[in-house]
Amino acid sequence: MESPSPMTSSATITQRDQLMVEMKVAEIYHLFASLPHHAQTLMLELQRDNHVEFLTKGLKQLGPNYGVLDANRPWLCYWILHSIALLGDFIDCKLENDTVDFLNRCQLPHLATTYAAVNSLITLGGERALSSINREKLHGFLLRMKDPSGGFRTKIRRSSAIEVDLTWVLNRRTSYVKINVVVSDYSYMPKIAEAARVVWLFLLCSMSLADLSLHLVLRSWLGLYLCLPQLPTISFPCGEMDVRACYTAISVASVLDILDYELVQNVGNYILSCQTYEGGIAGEPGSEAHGGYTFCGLATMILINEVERLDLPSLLEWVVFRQGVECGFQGRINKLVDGCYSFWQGGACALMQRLHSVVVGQLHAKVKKTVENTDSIQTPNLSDLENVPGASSTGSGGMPITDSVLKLSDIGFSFIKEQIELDPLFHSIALQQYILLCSQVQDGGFRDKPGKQRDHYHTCYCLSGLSVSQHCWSKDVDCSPLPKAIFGPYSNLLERTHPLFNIVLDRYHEAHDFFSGQ
Ligand SMILES: CC(C)=CCC/C(C)=C/CC/C(C)=C/COP(=O)(O)OP(=O)(O)O
Ligand SMILES: [Zn+2]
Repeated sequence: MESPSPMTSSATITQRDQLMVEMKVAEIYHLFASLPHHAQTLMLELQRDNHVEFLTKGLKQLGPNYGVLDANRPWLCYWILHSIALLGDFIDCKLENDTVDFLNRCQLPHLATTYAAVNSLITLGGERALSSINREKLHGFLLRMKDPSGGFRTKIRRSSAIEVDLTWVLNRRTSYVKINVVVSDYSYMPKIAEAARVVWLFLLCSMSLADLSLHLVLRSWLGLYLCLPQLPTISFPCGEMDVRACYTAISVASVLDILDYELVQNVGNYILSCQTYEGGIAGEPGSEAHGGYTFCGLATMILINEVERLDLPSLLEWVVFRQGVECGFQGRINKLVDGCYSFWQGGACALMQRLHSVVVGQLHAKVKKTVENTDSIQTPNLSDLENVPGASSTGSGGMPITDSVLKLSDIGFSFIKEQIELDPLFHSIALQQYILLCSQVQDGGFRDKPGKQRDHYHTCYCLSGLSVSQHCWSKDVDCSPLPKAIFGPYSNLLERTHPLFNIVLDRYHEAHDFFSGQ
Protein backbone atom coordinates (compact mmCIF):
# COMPACT_ATOMS: atom_id res chain seq x y z
CA MET A 1 0.00 0.00 0.00
CA GLU A 2 1.52 3.31 -1.05
CA SER A 3 0.70 6.12 1.40
CA PRO A 4 1.69 9.66 1.99
CA SER A 5 3.63 10.19 5.19
CA PRO A 6 1.48 10.64 8.30
CA MET A 7 0.55 14.28 8.67
CA THR A 8 -2.46 16.25 9.64
CA SER A 9 -5.31 16.49 7.14
CA SER A 10 -4.80 18.99 4.31
CA ALA A 11 -8.39 20.09 4.90
CA THR A 12 -8.66 23.50 6.46
CA ILE A 13 -11.67 24.18 8.64
CA THR A 14 -11.34 26.31 11.67
CA GLN A 15 -12.56 25.42 15.15
CA ARG A 16 -15.01 28.32 14.72
CA ASP A 17 -16.59 26.72 11.60
CA GLN A 18 -16.93 23.44 13.44
CA LEU A 19 -18.47 25.09 16.53
CA MET A 20 -20.93 27.06 14.40
CA VAL A 21 -22.22 23.87 12.73
CA GLU A 22 -22.36 21.98 16.03
CA MET A 23 -24.36 24.86 17.59
CA LYS A 24 -26.84 25.09 14.69
CA VAL A 25 -27.42 21.34 14.77
CA ALA A 26 -27.70 21.30 18.57
CA GLU A 27 -30.29 24.09 18.37
CA ILE A 28 -32.42 22.01 15.99
CA TYR A 29 -32.18 18.90 18.19
CA HIS A 30 -32.95 20.97 21.27
CA LEU A 31 -36.03 22.48 19.62
CA PHE A 32 -37.13 19.02 18.55
CA ALA A 33 -36.71 17.60 22.06
CA SER A 34 -38.80 20.42 23.55
CA LEU A 35 -41.81 19.75 21.25
CA PRO A 36 -44.85 17.70 22.24
CA HIS A 37 -45.04 14.21 20.70
CA HIS A 38 -47.47 15.06 17.85
CA ALA A 39 -45.36 18.06 16.79
CA GLN A 40 -42.22 15.90 16.87
CA THR A 41 -43.90 13.36 14.57
CA LEU A 42 -44.76 16.15 12.14
CA MET A 43 -41.19 17.44 12.17
CA LEU A 44 -39.82 13.95 11.50
CA GLU A 45 -42.13 13.23 8.62
CA LEU A 46 -40.58 12.71 5.21
CA GLN A 47 -42.20 15.40 3.02
CA ARG A 48 -42.77 12.96 0.15
CA ASP A 49 -45.13 15.08 -1.96
CA ASN A 50 -42.98 18.18 -1.68
CA HIS A 51 -39.86 16.22 -2.60
CA VAL A 52 -41.54 14.69 -5.66
CA GLU A 53 -42.79 18.12 -6.75
CA PHE A 54 -39.31 19.68 -6.37
CA LEU A 55 -37.75 16.81 -8.31
CA THR A 56 -40.32 16.65 -11.14
CA LYS A 57 -40.04 20.39 -11.63
CA GLY A 58 -36.26 20.00 -11.89
CA LEU A 59 -36.60 17.27 -14.53
CA LYS A 60 -39.02 19.34 -16.59
CA GLN A 61 -36.65 22.30 -16.46
CA LEU A 62 -33.98 20.18 -18.10
CA GLY A 63 -36.20 20.03 -21.22
CA PRO A 64 -38.38 20.67 -23.04
CA ASN A 65 -36.32 18.80 -25.64
CA TYR A 66 -33.14 18.53 -23.64
CA GLY A 67 -31.50 20.75 -26.26
CA VAL A 68 -27.99 21.31 -24.89
CA LEU A 69 -25.73 18.35 -24.19
CA ASP A 70 -23.64 19.58 -21.29
CA ALA A 71 -21.89 17.24 -18.91
CA ASN A 72 -24.13 17.98 -15.93
CA ARG A 73 -27.44 17.10 -17.53
CA PRO A 74 -27.16 13.29 -17.36
CA TRP A 75 -26.12 13.69 -13.73
CA LEU A 76 -29.13 15.86 -12.99
CA CYS A 77 -31.29 13.22 -14.69
CA TYR A 78 -29.83 10.44 -12.54
CA TRP A 79 -30.05 12.39 -9.28
CA ILE A 80 -33.68 13.29 -9.98
CA LEU A 81 -34.87 9.95 -11.39
CA HIS A 82 -33.14 7.93 -8.67
CA SER A 83 -34.60 10.19 -5.95
CA ILE A 84 -38.09 9.80 -7.40
CA ALA A 85 -37.61 6.02 -7.55
CA LEU A 86 -36.43 5.91 -3.92
CA LEU A 87 -39.58 7.79 -2.96
CA GLY A 88 -41.61 5.10 -4.76
CA ASP A 89 -42.95 7.52 -7.37
CA PHE A 90 -42.93 7.69 -11.19
CA ILE A 91 -42.81 10.27 -13.98
CA ASP A 92 -45.38 10.57 -16.77
CA CYS A 93 -45.01 8.83 -20.16
CA LYS A 94 -44.14 11.91 -22.23
CA LEU A 95 -41.40 13.01 -19.84
CA GLU A 96 -40.11 9.44 -19.71
CA ASN A 97 -39.87 9.18 -23.52
CA ASP A 98 -38.11 12.56 -23.81
CA THR A 99 -35.70 11.50 -21.08
CA VAL A 100 -34.85 8.18 -22.77
CA ASP A 101 -34.15 9.99 -26.08
CA PHE A 102 -31.95 12.53 -24.35
CA LEU A 103 -30.01 9.94 -22.35
CA ASN A 104 -29.21 7.96 -25.46
CA ARG A 105 -27.33 10.89 -26.82
CA CYS A 106 -25.18 11.01 -23.64
CA GLN A 107 -23.74 7.50 -23.57
CA LEU A 108 -20.39 8.67 -24.95
CA PRO A 109 -17.75 10.10 -24.64
CA HIS A 110 -17.35 10.78 -20.90
CA LEU A 111 -17.14 7.99 -18.33
CA ALA A 112 -18.95 9.70 -15.48
CA THR A 113 -21.69 10.90 -17.82
CA THR A 114 -22.04 7.38 -19.19
CA TYR A 115 -22.51 6.03 -15.66
CA ALA A 116 -25.18 8.65 -14.95
CA ALA A 117 -26.97 7.93 -18.26
CA VAL A 118 -26.88 4.12 -17.82
CA ASN A 119 -28.10 4.29 -14.20
CA SER A 120 -30.88 6.66 -15.29
CA LEU A 121 -32.04 4.35 -18.11
CA ILE A 122 -32.07 1.38 -15.72
CA THR A 123 -34.01 3.46 -13.19
CA LEU A 124 -36.60 4.34 -15.86
CA GLY A 125 -36.75 0.64 -16.77
CA GLY A 126 -38.87 -1.01 -19.46
CA GLU A 127 -38.01 -2.42 -22.90
CA ARG A 128 -37.52 0.93 -24.65
CA ALA A 129 -35.05 2.35 -22.10
CA LEU A 130 -33.07 -0.86 -21.56
CA SER A 131 -32.80 -1.89 -25.20
CA SER A 132 -31.59 1.58 -26.13
CA ILE A 133 -28.22 0.88 -24.46
CA ASN A 134 -25.65 -0.25 -27.02
CA ARG A 135 -23.61 -2.64 -24.86
CA GLU A 136 -21.13 -3.66 -27.53
CA LYS A 137 -20.22 -0.06 -28.34
CA LEU A 138 -20.00 0.71 -24.63
CA HIS A 139 -17.63 -2.19 -24.04
CA GLY A 140 -15.32 -0.85 -26.75
CA PHE A 141 -15.53 2.63 -25.25
CA LEU A 142 -14.63 1.36 -21.77
CA LEU A 143 -11.64 -0.52 -23.15
CA ARG A 144 -10.44 2.62 -24.89
CA MET A 145 -10.69 4.56 -21.60
CA LYS A 146 -8.35 2.15 -19.86
CA ASP A 147 -4.87 3.35 -18.97
CA PRO A 148 -2.00 0.82 -19.16
CA SER A 149 -1.42 1.40 -15.43
CA GLY A 150 -4.81 -0.19 -14.69
CA GLY A 151 -6.87 2.92 -13.98
CA PHE A 152 -9.45 4.52 -16.22
CA ARG A 153 -9.43 8.01 -17.71
CA THR A 154 -12.60 10.04 -17.76
CA LYS A 155 -12.71 11.53 -21.25
CA ILE A 156 -11.99 10.94 -24.90
CA ARG A 157 -10.12 13.62 -26.81
CA ARG A 158 -10.58 13.60 -30.56
CA SER A 159 -7.74 14.93 -32.58
CA SER A 160 -6.52 14.79 -36.14
CA ALA A 161 -4.68 11.59 -36.99
CA ILE A 162 -2.09 13.68 -38.82
CA GLU A 163 -1.05 16.96 -37.29
CA VAL A 164 1.13 19.31 -39.30
CA ASP A 165 3.03 21.71 -37.15
CA LEU A 166 5.26 24.34 -38.77
CA THR A 167 7.85 26.33 -36.93
CA TRP A 168 9.91 29.09 -38.46
CA VAL A 169 13.36 28.68 -37.10
CA LEU A 170 15.35 31.90 -37.22
CA ASN A 171 18.88 32.46 -36.26
CA ARG A 172 21.57 34.90 -37.32
CA ARG A 173 22.73 32.96 -40.32
CA THR A 174 19.78 30.93 -41.52
CA SER A 175 16.05 31.12 -41.68
CA TYR A 176 14.20 27.87 -42.32
CA VAL A 177 10.91 26.13 -41.70
CA LYS A 178 10.78 23.09 -39.44
CA ILE A 179 7.89 20.81 -40.30
CA ASN A 180 6.66 18.51 -37.62
CA VAL A 181 4.21 15.90 -38.86
CA VAL A 182 2.69 14.01 -35.93
CA VAL A 183 1.14 10.80 -37.13
CA SER A 184 -1.13 9.02 -34.67
CA ASP A 185 -2.41 6.44 -37.08
CA TYR A 186 0.56 4.47 -38.35
CA SER A 187 -1.30 2.99 -41.30
CA TYR A 188 -0.67 6.32 -43.05
CA MET A 189 3.12 6.11 -42.62
CA PRO A 190 4.12 4.74 -46.07
CA LYS A 191 2.02 7.33 -47.85
CA ILE A 192 3.39 10.10 -45.63
CA ALA A 193 6.97 9.11 -46.40
CA GLU A 194 6.15 9.23 -50.09
CA ALA A 195 4.51 12.60 -49.55
CA ALA A 196 7.53 14.05 -47.76
CA ARG A 197 9.51 14.38 -50.99
CA VAL A 198 6.67 16.30 -52.64
CA VAL A 199 6.17 18.45 -49.53
CA TRP A 200 9.74 19.57 -49.80
CA LEU A 201 9.22 20.72 -53.41
CA PHE A 202 5.97 22.36 -52.43
CA LEU A 203 7.68 24.24 -49.63
CA LEU A 204 10.39 25.54 -51.88
CA CYS A 205 7.68 27.16 -53.99
CA SER A 206 5.81 28.55 -50.98
CA MET A 207 8.53 30.17 -48.90
CA SER A 208 6.93 33.51 -49.36
CA LEU A 209 3.65 32.47 -47.71
CA ALA A 210 3.00 33.54 -44.16
CA ASP A 211 3.25 31.00 -41.38
CA LEU A 212 -0.47 30.58 -40.79
CA SER A 213 -1.54 30.34 -44.41
CA LEU A 214 1.30 27.95 -45.15
CA HIS A 215 0.13 25.79 -42.29
CA LEU A 216 -3.43 25.68 -43.62
CA VAL A 217 -2.40 25.12 -47.22
CA LEU A 218 -0.05 22.34 -46.25
CA ARG A 219 -2.62 20.65 -44.06
CA SER A 220 -5.33 20.57 -46.71
CA TRP A 221 -2.80 19.65 -49.37
CA LEU A 222 -1.72 16.67 -47.32
CA GLY A 223 -5.37 15.63 -47.04
CA LEU A 224 -5.74 15.85 -50.81
CA TYR A 225 -2.50 13.99 -51.42
CA LEU A 226 -3.67 11.15 -49.21
CA CYS A 227 -7.00 11.17 -51.10
CA LEU A 228 -8.90 12.07 -47.94
CA PRO A 229 -11.52 14.82 -48.15
CA GLN A 230 -10.79 15.51 -44.46
CA LEU A 231 -7.83 14.47 -42.39
CA PRO A 232 -8.96 11.50 -40.28
CA THR A 233 -9.46 11.92 -36.54
CA ILE A 234 -8.37 9.59 -33.81
CA SER A 235 -9.58 9.28 -30.18
CA PHE A 236 -7.25 9.38 -27.19
CA PRO A 237 -8.24 8.70 -23.60
CA CYS A 238 -7.54 11.82 -21.56
CA GLY A 239 -8.89 13.66 -18.52
CA GLU A 240 -8.19 12.69 -14.94
CA MET A 241 -7.43 9.14 -13.91
CA ASP A 242 -8.93 8.52 -10.51
CA VAL A 243 -10.87 6.09 -8.35
CA ARG A 244 -14.19 7.61 -9.40
CA ALA A 245 -13.40 6.87 -13.07
CA CYS A 246 -12.59 3.25 -12.13
CA TYR A 247 -15.86 2.91 -10.25
CA THR A 248 -18.03 4.38 -12.99
CA ALA A 249 -16.41 2.12 -15.63
CA ILE A 250 -16.62 -1.07 -13.58
CA SER A 251 -20.11 -0.35 -12.27
CA VAL A 252 -21.49 0.24 -15.78
CA ALA A 253 -19.75 -2.88 -17.15
CA SER A 254 -21.01 -5.01 -14.27
CA VAL A 255 -24.62 -3.87 -14.37
CA LEU A 256 -24.75 -4.35 -18.16
CA ASP A 257 -23.17 -7.80 -17.94
CA ILE A 258 -20.14 -6.86 -20.09
CA LEU A 259 -17.48 -7.02 -17.36
CA ASP A 260 -14.54 -9.18 -18.42
CA TYR A 261 -10.94 -9.80 -17.36
CA GLU A 262 -9.56 -7.42 -19.99
CA LEU A 263 -11.45 -4.52 -18.38
CA VAL A 264 -10.51 -5.61 -14.88
CA GLN A 265 -6.78 -6.07 -15.50
CA ASN A 266 -4.67 -4.02 -13.04
CA VAL A 267 -7.67 -2.06 -11.72
CA GLY A 268 -7.13 -3.65 -8.30
CA ASN A 269 -3.48 -2.53 -8.25
CA TYR A 270 -4.54 1.04 -8.99
CA ILE A 271 -7.21 1.11 -6.23
CA LEU A 272 -4.82 -0.51 -3.79
CA SER A 273 -2.27 2.24 -4.44
CA CYS A 274 -4.94 4.77 -3.35
CA GLN A 275 -5.63 3.28 0.12
CA THR A 276 -3.85 5.62 2.52
CA TYR A 277 -2.23 5.24 5.95
CA GLU A 278 -5.52 6.61 7.36
CA GLY A 279 -7.40 3.50 6.19
CA GLY A 280 -9.77 5.22 3.74
CA ILE A 281 -9.24 5.55 -0.01
CA ALA A 282 -8.05 8.67 -1.83
CA GLY A 283 -8.96 9.85 -5.33
CA GLU A 284 -5.44 9.15 -6.60
CA PRO A 285 -2.18 7.82 -5.17
CA GLY A 286 -0.64 10.16 -2.60
CA SER A 287 -3.82 12.14 -1.85
CA GLU A 288 -5.95 12.26 1.28
CA ALA A 289 -8.59 9.60 2.09
CA HIS A 290 -12.12 10.80 1.25
CA GLY A 291 -15.59 9.30 1.71
CA GLY A 292 -16.60 9.65 -1.96
CA TYR A 293 -13.54 7.80 -3.17
CA THR A 294 -13.66 5.28 -0.33
CA PHE A 295 -17.12 4.22 -1.45
CA CYS A 296 -16.00 4.11 -5.11
CA GLY A 297 -12.80 2.16 -4.35
CA LEU A 298 -14.47 -0.34 -2.02
CA ALA A 299 -17.41 -0.98 -4.39
CA THR A 300 -15.00 -1.42 -7.33
CA MET A 301 -12.84 -3.92 -5.43
CA ILE A 302 -15.96 -5.94 -4.54
CA LEU A 303 -17.20 -5.90 -8.14
CA ILE A 304 -13.86 -7.15 -9.48
CA ASN A 305 -13.56 -9.82 -6.77
CA GLU A 306 -10.40 -8.36 -5.21
CA VAL A 307 -11.75 -6.78 -2.03
CA GLU A 308 -9.63 -8.91 0.28
CA ARG A 309 -6.52 -7.13 -1.09
CA LEU A 310 -7.58 -3.94 0.77
CA ASP A 311 -6.72 -3.48 4.43
CA LEU A 312 -10.36 -3.80 5.53
CA PRO A 313 -9.97 -3.43 9.33
CA SER A 314 -8.23 -0.04 8.80
CA LEU A 315 -10.80 1.00 6.22
CA LEU A 316 -13.61 0.09 8.62
CA GLU A 317 -12.03 2.03 11.49
CA TRP A 318 -11.56 5.08 9.26
CA VAL A 319 -15.12 5.08 7.91
CA VAL A 320 -17.00 4.50 11.18
CA PHE A 321 -15.16 7.35 12.89
CA ARG A 322 -16.39 9.78 10.22
CA GLN A 323 -19.84 9.85 11.91
CA GLY A 324 -19.72 12.78 14.29
CA VAL A 325 -21.54 14.40 17.21
CA GLU A 326 -23.95 16.02 14.74
CA CYS A 327 -25.08 12.44 13.87
CA GLY A 328 -24.25 12.86 10.17
CA PHE A 329 -21.00 11.95 8.40
CA GLN A 330 -18.04 14.09 7.38
CA GLY A 331 -16.21 13.32 4.11
CA ARG A 332 -12.72 13.41 5.57
CA ILE A 333 -10.85 14.04 8.78
CA ASN A 334 -11.08 17.58 10.12
CA LYS A 335 -13.95 18.65 7.83
CA LEU A 336 -17.59 19.53 8.38
CA VAL A 337 -20.55 17.15 8.41
CA ASP A 338 -22.46 17.04 5.10
CA GLY A 339 -25.72 15.25 4.16
CA CYS A 340 -24.32 13.74 0.94
CA TYR A 341 -21.86 11.60 2.92
CA SER A 342 -24.90 9.82 4.37
CA PHE A 343 -24.58 7.71 1.25
CA TRP A 344 -20.85 7.77 0.47
CA GLN A 345 -19.86 6.85 4.05
CA GLY A 346 -23.14 5.17 5.11
CA GLY A 347 -23.07 3.14 1.88
CA ALA A 348 -19.45 2.12 2.52
CA CYS A 349 -20.52 0.95 6.02
CA ALA A 350 -23.37 -1.06 4.46
CA LEU A 351 -20.89 -2.73 2.10
CA MET A 352 -18.52 -3.49 4.99
CA GLN A 353 -21.40 -5.07 6.93
CA ARG A 354 -21.56 -7.73 4.20
CA LEU A 355 -17.80 -8.32 4.32
CA HIS A 356 -17.83 -9.56 7.89
CA SER A 357 -16.01 -12.83 7.27
CA VAL A 358 -13.27 -11.18 5.17
CA VAL A 359 -12.69 -8.55 7.91
CA VAL A 360 -12.54 -11.19 10.62
CA GLY A 361 -10.18 -13.25 8.47
CA GLN A 362 -7.84 -10.27 8.04
CA LEU A 363 -7.98 -9.41 11.75
CA HIS A 364 -7.20 -12.99 12.56
CA ALA A 365 -4.17 -12.91 10.25
CA LYS A 366 -3.01 -9.60 11.80
CA VAL A 367 -3.24 -10.98 15.35
CA LYS A 368 -1.45 -14.13 14.32
CA LYS A 369 1.37 -12.14 12.74
CA THR A 370 1.75 -9.93 15.83
CA VAL A 371 1.78 -12.95 18.11
CA GLU A 372 4.41 -14.66 15.98
CA ASN A 373 6.58 -11.53 16.10
CA THR A 374 6.28 -11.09 19.88
CA ASP A 375 8.64 -12.82 22.31
CA SER A 376 6.11 -12.70 25.10
CA ILE A 377 5.64 -15.40 27.71
CA GLN A 378 1.92 -14.66 27.53
CA THR A 379 1.71 -15.81 23.91
CA PRO A 380 -1.81 -17.14 23.32
CA ASN A 381 -2.25 -20.56 21.88
CA LEU A 382 -2.29 -20.04 18.11
CA SER A 383 -4.70 -22.90 17.59
CA ASP A 384 -7.32 -20.92 19.58
CA LEU A 385 -7.23 -18.23 16.90
CA GLU A 386 -8.23 -20.72 14.20
CA ASN A 387 -11.65 -20.90 15.85
CA VAL A 388 -12.56 -17.20 15.58
CA PRO A 389 -16.10 -17.11 14.14
CA GLY A 390 -16.16 -16.04 10.50
CA ALA A 391 -12.42 -16.57 9.98
CA SER A 392 -13.06 -18.72 6.94
CA SER A 393 -11.50 -18.57 3.52
CA THR A 394 -13.69 -16.51 1.25
CA GLY A 395 -13.57 -14.74 -2.04
CA SER A 396 -14.79 -11.22 -2.52
CA GLY A 397 -18.00 -10.08 -0.93
CA GLY A 398 -17.60 -12.75 1.73
CA MET A 399 -18.58 -15.32 -0.87
CA PRO A 400 -17.08 -18.78 -0.48
CA ILE A 401 -14.47 -19.60 -3.13
CA THR A 402 -15.75 -22.40 -5.31
CA ASP A 403 -14.06 -24.38 -8.04
CA SER A 404 -16.35 -23.09 -10.75
CA VAL A 405 -15.10 -20.22 -12.93
CA LEU A 406 -16.39 -16.97 -11.52
CA LYS A 407 -18.46 -14.85 -13.86
CA LEU A 408 -17.47 -11.29 -12.92
CA SER A 409 -20.82 -9.71 -13.77
CA ASP A 410 -22.58 -12.05 -11.32
CA ILE A 411 -20.80 -10.58 -8.30
CA GLY A 412 -23.12 -7.58 -7.96
CA PHE A 413 -26.08 -9.96 -8.05
CA SER A 414 -24.83 -12.55 -5.53
CA PHE A 415 -23.40 -9.90 -3.17
CA ILE A 416 -26.85 -8.83 -1.95
CA LYS A 417 -28.27 -12.36 -1.82
CA GLU A 418 -26.10 -13.40 1.14
CA GLN A 419 -27.64 -13.19 4.61
CA ILE A 420 -26.03 -10.46 6.73
CA GLU A 421 -24.46 -11.71 9.95
CA LEU A 422 -23.69 -8.34 11.55
CA ASP A 423 -25.76 -5.48 12.93
CA PRO A 424 -25.15 -2.08 11.25
CA LEU A 425 -21.63 -0.68 11.67
CA PHE A 426 -22.78 2.91 12.13
CA HIS A 427 -25.53 4.59 14.17
CA SER A 428 -28.31 4.24 11.63
CA ILE A 429 -30.99 5.98 13.72
CA ALA A 430 -28.73 8.96 14.42
CA LEU A 431 -28.00 9.29 10.70
CA GLN A 432 -31.73 9.27 9.88
CA GLN A 433 -32.15 11.99 12.51
CA TYR A 434 -29.51 14.20 10.84
CA ILE A 435 -31.04 13.65 7.38
CA LEU A 436 -34.63 14.33 8.42
CA LEU A 437 -34.05 17.19 10.85
CA CYS A 438 -30.97 18.95 9.46
CA SER A 439 -30.81 18.14 5.73
CA GLN A 440 -34.49 17.92 4.83
CA VAL A 441 -36.05 21.13 3.47
CA GLN A 442 -39.74 21.07 4.39
CA ASP A 443 -40.75 22.61 1.03
CA GLY A 444 -39.01 19.78 -0.81
CA GLY A 445 -35.40 18.73 -1.44
CA PHE A 446 -32.40 18.15 0.81
CA ARG A 447 -29.26 20.16 1.60
CA ASP A 448 -25.73 19.66 2.83
CA LYS A 449 -26.35 21.19 6.29
CA PRO A 450 -28.56 23.84 7.98
CA GLY A 451 -27.98 27.24 6.39
CA LYS A 452 -27.23 25.79 2.91
CA GLN A 453 -29.53 25.72 -0.12
CA ARG A 454 -31.23 22.52 -1.31
CA ASP A 455 -30.02 20.97 -4.57
CA HIS A 456 -30.57 17.80 -6.59
CA TYR A 457 -27.18 16.25 -5.79
CA HIS A 458 -27.79 16.47 -2.03
CA THR A 459 -31.40 15.35 -2.47
CA CYS A 460 -30.21 12.20 -4.26
CA TYR A 461 -27.47 11.26 -1.81
CA CYS A 462 -29.43 12.19 1.36
CA LEU A 463 -32.30 9.98 0.17
CA SER A 464 -29.87 7.21 -0.81
CA GLY A 465 -28.26 7.42 2.66
CA LEU A 466 -31.69 7.43 4.30
CA SER A 467 -32.65 4.28 2.39
CA VAL A 468 -29.38 2.55 3.36
CA SER A 469 -29.85 3.43 7.05
CA GLN A 470 -33.49 2.24 7.08
CA HIS A 471 -32.72 -1.12 5.45
CA CYS A 472 -29.41 -1.99 7.11
CA TRP A 473 -31.08 -3.82 10.01
CA SER A 474 -32.74 -6.36 7.68
CA LYS A 475 -30.60 -9.49 7.57
CA ASP A 476 -32.26 -10.65 4.38
CA VAL A 477 -32.69 -8.54 1.25
CA ASP A 478 -36.31 -9.68 0.83
CA CYS A 479 -37.37 -8.70 4.38
CA SER A 480 -39.01 -5.35 5.11
CA PRO A 481 -37.42 -3.40 7.96
CA LEU A 482 -39.05 -3.56 11.40
CA PRO A 483 -40.64 -0.31 12.66
CA LYS A 484 -37.82 0.15 15.20
CA ALA A 485 -35.33 0.50 12.31
CA ILE A 486 -37.19 3.53 10.98
CA PHE A 487 -36.75 6.92 12.62
CA GLY A 488 -40.07 8.79 12.58
CA PRO A 489 -43.31 7.34 11.19
CA TYR A 490 -43.12 4.04 9.28
CA SER A 491 -44.49 5.90 6.24
CA ASN A 492 -40.96 7.39 5.96
CA LEU A 493 -39.76 4.05 4.59
CA LEU A 494 -38.03 4.40 1.21
CA GLU A 495 -37.39 1.84 -1.51
CA ARG A 496 -34.25 -0.21 -1.05
CA THR A 497 -31.19 0.71 -3.12
CA HIS A 498 -28.51 -1.72 -4.35
CA PRO A 499 -25.50 -0.69 -2.24
CA LEU A 500 -22.95 -1.31 -5.05
CA PHE A 501 -24.64 0.50 -7.93
CA ASN A 502 -27.03 2.85 -6.07
CA ILE A 503 -29.97 1.81 -8.21
CA VAL A 504 -33.35 0.97 -6.63
CA LEU A 505 -33.34 -2.80 -6.13
CA ASP A 506 -36.37 -3.81 -8.21
CA ARG A 507 -35.09 -1.73 -11.17
CA TYR A 508 -31.69 -3.38 -10.75
CA HIS A 509 -33.32 -6.82 -10.86
CA GLU A 510 -35.29 -5.94 -13.98
CA ALA A 511 -32.04 -4.82 -15.68
CA HIS A 512 -30.17 -7.89 -14.45
CA ASP A 513 -32.82 -10.24 -15.93
CA PHE A 514 -32.88 -8.21 -19.15
CA PHE A 515 -29.12 -8.12 -19.75
CA SER A 516 -28.12 -11.53 -18.40
CA GLY A 517 -30.78 -13.14 -20.61
CA GLN A 518 -29.40 -11.50 -23.78
C1 LIG B 1 -19.69 8.13 -8.67
C2 LIG B 1 -19.48 9.46 -8.07
C3 LIG B 1 -20.41 10.56 -8.42
C4 LIG B 1 -18.51 9.64 -7.19
C5 LIG B 1 -18.23 10.92 -6.48
C6 LIG B 1 -17.42 10.65 -5.29
C7 LIG B 1 -17.17 11.91 -4.48
C8 LIG B 1 -18.30 12.54 -3.75
C9 LIG B 1 -15.94 12.37 -4.41
C10 LIG B 1 -15.62 13.52 -3.58
C11 LIG B 1 -14.77 14.51 -4.27
C12 LIG B 1 -14.16 15.49 -3.28
C13 LIG B 1 -12.71 15.39 -3.02
C14 LIG B 1 -14.91 16.39 -2.71
C15 LIG B 1 -14.35 17.34 -1.72
O1 LIG B 1 -15.05 18.46 -1.81
P1 LIG B 1 -15.06 19.51 -0.60
O2 LIG B 1 -13.67 19.82 -0.18
O3 LIG B 1 -15.93 20.64 -1.02
O4 LIG B 1 -15.85 18.67 0.48
P2 LIG B 1 -15.42 18.23 1.96
O5 LIG B 1 -15.13 19.47 2.71
O6 LIG B 1 -16.65 17.55 2.47
O7 LIG B 1 -14.26 17.30 1.83
ZN1 LIG C 1 -22.16 17.44 0.00
